[in-house]
Amino acid sequence: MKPEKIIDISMELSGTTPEWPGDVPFSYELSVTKQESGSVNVGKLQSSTHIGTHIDAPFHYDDQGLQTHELPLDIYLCKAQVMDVSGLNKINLSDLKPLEEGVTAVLLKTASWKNRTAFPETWPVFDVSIAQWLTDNGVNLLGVDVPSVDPETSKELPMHQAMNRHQRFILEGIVLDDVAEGIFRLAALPLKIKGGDGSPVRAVLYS
Ligand SMILES: N[C@@H](CC(=O)c1ccccc1NC=O)C(=O)O
Ligand SMILES: [Zn+2]
Ligand SMILES: [Zn+2]
Repeated sequence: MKPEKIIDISMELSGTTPEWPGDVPFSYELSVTKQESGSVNVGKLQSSTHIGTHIDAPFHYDDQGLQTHELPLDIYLCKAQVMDVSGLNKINLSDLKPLEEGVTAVLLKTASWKNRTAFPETWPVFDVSIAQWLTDNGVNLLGVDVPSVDPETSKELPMHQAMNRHQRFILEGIVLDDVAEGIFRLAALPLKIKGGDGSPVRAVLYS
């Protein structure tokens, strides 16, 4: 069946995509050109797994956690609800919207990362009680439009750890600037990286 409409909520990956400070930037170049090989261009990638629009495997914050190749795919192919929580420094439980039937991913639109060519100096804090709420409501996946569900300088990673305790999954760096609140199908499948701690994804909303 052909989707009626597809909304791309992914960041573009290039040498100017801002990496986490100190982390390995994204790079793509041809290792062989068509000129050289006589037949094909062949590309070569190097990147942090936590670049642009990406998922965290629990192994990112838990040595015993699931690795990228082990992630259940139904988590990332599901019914999603976009909630507008823009204009807040902290997102509390009371800022969330009533959940619609059958939703298993909540995508929070903070609209705080305007310039995607630079790593943001700051972004809103997500209260850890959200992890419990997701669990109580049968929501498996939390998506955010910022680089991380915890602040840049956090070492304890309270929100990542709360999500892990509740066996909830994390999608980061989505682009929701042009998306209104509503219900969509979501596809954001990770690459099957053996032993991985995460993966960039092509995230789309469709109906
Ligand atoms: N938690 C962030 C990434 C992160 O914290 C990070 C990424 C690369 C290098 C260092 C990092 N954090 C820590 O000191 C994320 O999930 O994308
Ligand atoms: Zn990440
Ligand atoms: Zn993360």
